Amino acid sequence: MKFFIDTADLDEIREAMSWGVLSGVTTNPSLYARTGGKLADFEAHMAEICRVCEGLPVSAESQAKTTEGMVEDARRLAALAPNVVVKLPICEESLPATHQLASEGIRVNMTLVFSAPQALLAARAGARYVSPFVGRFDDIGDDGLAQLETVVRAVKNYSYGYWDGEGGPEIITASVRTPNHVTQAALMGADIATVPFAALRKCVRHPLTAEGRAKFDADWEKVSAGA
Ligand SMILES: O=P(O)(O)OC[C@H]1O[C@](O)(CO)[C@@H](O)[C@@H]1O
Repeated sequence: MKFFIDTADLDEIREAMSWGVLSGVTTNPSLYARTGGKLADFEAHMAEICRVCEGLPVSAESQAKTTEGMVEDARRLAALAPNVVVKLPICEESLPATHQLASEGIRVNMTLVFSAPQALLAARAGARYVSPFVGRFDDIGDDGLAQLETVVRAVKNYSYGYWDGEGGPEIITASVRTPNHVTQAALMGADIATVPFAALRKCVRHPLTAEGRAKFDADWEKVSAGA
């Protein structure tokens, strides 16, 4: 499984990049809003993320509401850097946009996916990435991981002909909240988990690791004292 970081915060991205584990970045309008960024600076901010993560896919979301607007936005965003992936929400307008963009070699990450039929349609339209959400199902008392499993199993049953050479369409496990979401997504064979920085740090840490380190440190102190 590959790890993407789910944030628009450049400090978080730089730190996670320094760990050497990242394969990409996803952002969305809420994550950009959280940085305090202004509309006028949005494209420059995305270009900067692309520069920091050179060569890794960086998803930047379009807020256009029509097919034509989405295609226009996507072409403009894709021109910012070669590693831009355009994020579009699954809807009637985004399917033809995705189909058109795939024919131009522009990669789409189809977001706000909550069902297998949505995911299958996204893949069929030519999405390079399909992003089923997990945590938001849990938030409403549903089982996000069970929902993810239906998407993974359904999508992986077929090939779609657009991004085969790159191993696409890849499934990005989105709306990840916990290390267990990552574990279960990996066991299901989801290609990618996009993880917020705080959850990524939780994936690094474990109470038994902390306890083990403290014990080793204490024993090493004794060894050093006797030296
Ligand atoms: O439920 P959350 O934590 O807001 O996550 C929303 C998800 O939406 C996305 O935009 C999906 O692509 C990701 O950035 C994020 O994983």
